Amino acid sequence: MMNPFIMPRSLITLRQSTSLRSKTGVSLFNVIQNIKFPSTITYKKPLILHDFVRHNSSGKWLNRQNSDQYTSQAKALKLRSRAAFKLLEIDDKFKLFSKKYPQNVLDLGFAPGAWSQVARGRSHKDSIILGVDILPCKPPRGVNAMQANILSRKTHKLIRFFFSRKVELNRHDDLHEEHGYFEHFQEESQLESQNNTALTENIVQQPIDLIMSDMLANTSGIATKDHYSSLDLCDAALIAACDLLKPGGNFICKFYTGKEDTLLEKKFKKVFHKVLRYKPQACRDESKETYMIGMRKRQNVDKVDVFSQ
Ligand SMILES: C[S@@+](CC[C@H](N)C(=O)[O-])C[C@H]1O[C@@H](n2cnc3c(N)ncnc32)[C@H](O)[C@@H]1O
Repeated sequence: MMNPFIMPRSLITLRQSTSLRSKTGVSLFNVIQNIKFPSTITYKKPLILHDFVRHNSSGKWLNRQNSDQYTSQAKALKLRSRAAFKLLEIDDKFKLFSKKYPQNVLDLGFAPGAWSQVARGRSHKDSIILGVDILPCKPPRGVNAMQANILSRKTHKLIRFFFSRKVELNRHDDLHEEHGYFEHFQEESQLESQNNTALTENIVQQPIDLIMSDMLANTSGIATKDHYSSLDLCDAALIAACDLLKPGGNFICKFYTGKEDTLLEKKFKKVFHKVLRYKPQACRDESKETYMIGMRKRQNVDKVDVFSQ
């Protein structure tokens, strides 16, 4: 009989860039060039004890041990947090990354950066990954980052501009320091409306292949409150999906379960052909977090319709 505590060795490839050049060296964006991917890391999947936990009186202790194993494996592999294993599981199941062609990936709530590391390692070497977080965080190698609030409309515009490669977002860092980076963005918008013929024609309207949102507001411990603040973040991420995701693109979105789950699912169904809920084993059993996966974005999504009940 197979020993339940010995998992077969599972291999993933994590590739690390060895060359990174930030155009300004300032924290807002790191523009990565000449990325090389030489190394392969093999890791042993953490032991999965969940089945055992359910039938054992010392379940809590075992569950904690289980969590610790994810944490220590993450440390050993230089992954920035145990959250990496959640995305690895999600990708094992839904195959969202591809090594065959470059993808544009948006990682919402990317700090401290474990999901971005996984995205970098599991996608094509020419994939572009942008992490957005309200907190300042130096992105992992091969990943671009923006410190911004996803609940702001301007952040959505800035993300579009980043991917459309219309502007070099980093070049006015003095301006950024003095006035905030949106000044720069407004300047570009004005310029665009003045010359809106050639300029706007080239804007990529829906440039992103995959949006991942692992965003989480500070939890209060009050289940209903946490549920609703989580849904606000989901809505903001879903708006980004409506606006920026290519038809056929995919979406991973964390949410705290509660009584409005069905409403969230309904919205997802208006945007995606296939919608599934999935709770990776790496999530703590006691946690209310789970993930909604939207597969294959529909053509011509009507945002107003998505958000009207
Ligand atoms: C659970 S952590 C994400 C972990 C990350 N996926 C990783 O693998 O390292 C949730 C993140 O969401 C970010 N967040 C919360 N509210 C946000 C908002 N309004 N805009 C952008 N990021 C937000 C938090 O700052 C936090 O870093």
